Amino acid sequence: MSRRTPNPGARHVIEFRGVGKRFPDGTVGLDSLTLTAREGEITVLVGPSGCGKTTSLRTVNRMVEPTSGSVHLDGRDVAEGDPAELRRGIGYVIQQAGLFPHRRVIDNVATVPVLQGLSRREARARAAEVLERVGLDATLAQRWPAQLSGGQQQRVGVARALAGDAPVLLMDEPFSAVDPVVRVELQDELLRLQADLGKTILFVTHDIDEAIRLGDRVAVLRVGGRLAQFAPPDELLAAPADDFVAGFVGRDRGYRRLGFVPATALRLSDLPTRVEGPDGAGPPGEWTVLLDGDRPAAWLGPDGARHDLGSLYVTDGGPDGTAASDGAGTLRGALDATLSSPAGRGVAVDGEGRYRGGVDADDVLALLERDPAR
Ligand SMILES: Nc1ncnc2c1ncn2[C@@H]1O[C@H](COP(=O)(O)OP(=O)(O)OP(=O)(O)O)[C@@H](O)[C@H]1O
Repeated sequence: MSRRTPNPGARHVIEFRGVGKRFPDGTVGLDSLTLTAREGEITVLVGPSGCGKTTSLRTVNRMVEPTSGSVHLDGRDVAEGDPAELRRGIGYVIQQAGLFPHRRVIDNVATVPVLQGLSRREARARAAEVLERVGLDATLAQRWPAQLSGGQQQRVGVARALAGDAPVLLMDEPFSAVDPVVRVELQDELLRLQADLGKTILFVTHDIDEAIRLGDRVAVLRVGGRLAQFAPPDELLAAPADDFVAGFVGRDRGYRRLGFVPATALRLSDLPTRVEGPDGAGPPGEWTVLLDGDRPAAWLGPDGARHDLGSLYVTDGGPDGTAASDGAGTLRGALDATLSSPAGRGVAVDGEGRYRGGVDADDVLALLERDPAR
């Protein structure tokens, strides 16, 4: 996955300063949480059920008031001022979208612009723009929320949070109610939007894969509302602070971390290729890439039978500079291409899907040997 360049000098937009929350029944939801979310970054809060993720998020928009410490937004203590005004300046997306069931999609999205003082007409125009931005067809705008799929509802939820044009977004398990395929689509969409919009996002999930995929920085919390580690995802995978974090990030963390190791030194090899067409040529005798124009279409086995390409190694990002796919330009992508190919050699393409060359397992292994984090 190609990632945005971290900006160590970025402003601290959201700051938790020793935030604690003890509920009236004595339950400790948060125990002295200190962390910062930087401008233009996705900061993820992850951890097991009940560790205080939602509680921390809600202290930012004052749906929960801390019992100790303070939360600062743009340097101001959120406890000062009017909570309703505070919330209008913060986009908020929750699980199962939380749409108003009796408002059409367009009016759900227009809610905050109307509260911000736009006329209904202007607010609807703004809503239509944002719906398009999150990839929803204009024909869906007049539907009721119940007439949408779960994935579409989540997109509307994201659109509604973006419509107010707030620089800060709070997202609480926004994609957890949809199936895994749609979930990855929504994650991709968020990364694409974020590359464009550069919001400051605080994102809650219990799914470590989602955290690693989306987060510029990831805070792992443990039950009792205590921070176990706060680090960029590659650091979390390479050097978990303790056994709890190591257990939480999972047993295959070494492999997953390869998704953050650039394969810039990887040499692409030449593969035998043949252009698809009725040229009547016989079996090639060795594994050959069949090209459709300048794009790989299939492997031709030594006996001439067609085989699936396996996963392609994408050498760099997509045309808009965002991640073209998981593993683009990384050792994980290169290794996966070699392991999933029927030919034992992977096929490399550029961000536009054009054939670039082959990936040999030996070359990938040689780079793995040199990986400093091993
Ligand atoms: N209003 C409340 N009164 C008492 N305890 C509460 C209240 N709200 C949350 N808690 C408790 O605070 C702790 C943290 O809850 P929180 O919802 O923040 O966890 P979470 O990490 O978001 O969990 P999940 O992943 O299950 O949503 C839990 O033990 C929870 O039971």
